[in-house]
Amino acid sequence: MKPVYVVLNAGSSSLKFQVFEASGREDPRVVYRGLFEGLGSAPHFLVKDRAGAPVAEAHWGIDERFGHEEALSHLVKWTREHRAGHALAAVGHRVVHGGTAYAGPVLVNESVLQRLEKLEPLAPLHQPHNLEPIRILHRRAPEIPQVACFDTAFHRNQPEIAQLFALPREMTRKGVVRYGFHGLSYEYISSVLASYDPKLAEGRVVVAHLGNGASLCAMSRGASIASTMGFSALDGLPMGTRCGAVDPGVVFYMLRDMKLSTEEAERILYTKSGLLGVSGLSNDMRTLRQHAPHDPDARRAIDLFVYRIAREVGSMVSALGGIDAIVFTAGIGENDRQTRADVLARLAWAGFEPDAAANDRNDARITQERGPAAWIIPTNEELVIARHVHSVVSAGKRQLAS
Ligand SMILES: Nc1ncnc2c1ncn2[C@@H]1O[C@H](COP(=O)(O)OP(=O)(O)O)[C@@H](O)[C@H]1O
Ligand SMILES: CC(=O)OP(=O)(O)O
Ligand SMILES: [Mg+2]
Repeated sequence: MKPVYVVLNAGSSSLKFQVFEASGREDPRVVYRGLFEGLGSAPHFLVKDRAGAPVAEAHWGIDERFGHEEALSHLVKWTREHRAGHALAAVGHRVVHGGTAYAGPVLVNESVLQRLEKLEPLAPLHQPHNLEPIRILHRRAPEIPQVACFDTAFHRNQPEIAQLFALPREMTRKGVVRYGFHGLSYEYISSVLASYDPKLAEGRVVVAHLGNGASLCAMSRGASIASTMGFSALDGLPMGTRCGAVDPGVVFYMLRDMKLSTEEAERILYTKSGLLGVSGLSNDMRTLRQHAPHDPDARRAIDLFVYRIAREVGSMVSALGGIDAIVFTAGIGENDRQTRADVLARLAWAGFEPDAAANDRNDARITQERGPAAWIIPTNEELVIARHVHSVVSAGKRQLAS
């Protein structure tokens, strides 16, 4: 029986997973990779083997009740049917918020779980879905090591000033600071920069993680020095259903003048805003692209998304003191040519000279030789998690042996 790691990555609209063979000193080797996407709207399940050949697929049509919980049950059933020759050695989880306590991966136990549960209100679209499978497995099979890997960890070494809000010191001391998210994705990108161009790993790079959640990270020599996301996963860019940065005065207006409850206001900012809120149609860029030619609201939602990305890139460039490259990643960044083209057009001031044909072909490099470069780099949060699982589990074994 070959030992395998299962990695779970619950996003706001998706549940991604990969099964890895735990192999000695090399990177864990993928066996299956799959995802549920469109959770809460039109779910779709797809699994591929390591060669990229589809091995399972299912559609559910429009079903708002099919969410993360249903996806997890379906996945458990599927893995039971496909575990021949494999022994589960450990499970790795993406956990969006690690708060001030966790700046690196951690082996989960009861007290870790309790600490992480306290952070649920700071990431209501993610943290509960991240913790639920951990809790279930911890109850049913406590002997299986589980490793939590945090979206916030990669940003914890940012300069202090980048993490500060201009709030009273007592609040800062209580942990009301800018954490930043999508750190597992940024960590992956950082780990492969040199393989695209050695200069990237040494340079000033803005990474644009544009998925259903979206943020930018300013990377200097591969380390995060600033990010658009803050205390919660609401800040920064507009997203599929989240508002991104709004004047906090809007929240008081919602509560005091519109007389919304805290829960109603939270629901609007997390689940009714962003691309969905502005278009009144969908959080999915594919749907908006189809409607944009004849639907001005769909057009406006996309235009605002692009405008905000370009403006925030300006802020990241300022934090970096210049820019050598921009990297596009995640669902929209990897797949939506027009978003990339429109963002780059707005960044002409920084010297970007797009290569339209390369962008249309989804090539890795999508700019001319001159000026700063733009790259498309597919992210792989699950591989970063598998690497962490491997090192945490191996360190545990070494400790037991000594
Ligand atoms: N082929 C595509 N063209 C344009 N946009 C796409 C495409 N595929 C996915 N997307 C966009 O990517 C989003 C999902 O991104 P992803 O990074 O997988 O999300 P999550 O934040 O749930 O992890 C979808 O909601 C959609 O807007
Ligand atoms: C933190 C976050 O927004 O994650 P996702 O993009 O997976 O929703
Ligand atoms: Mg994601």
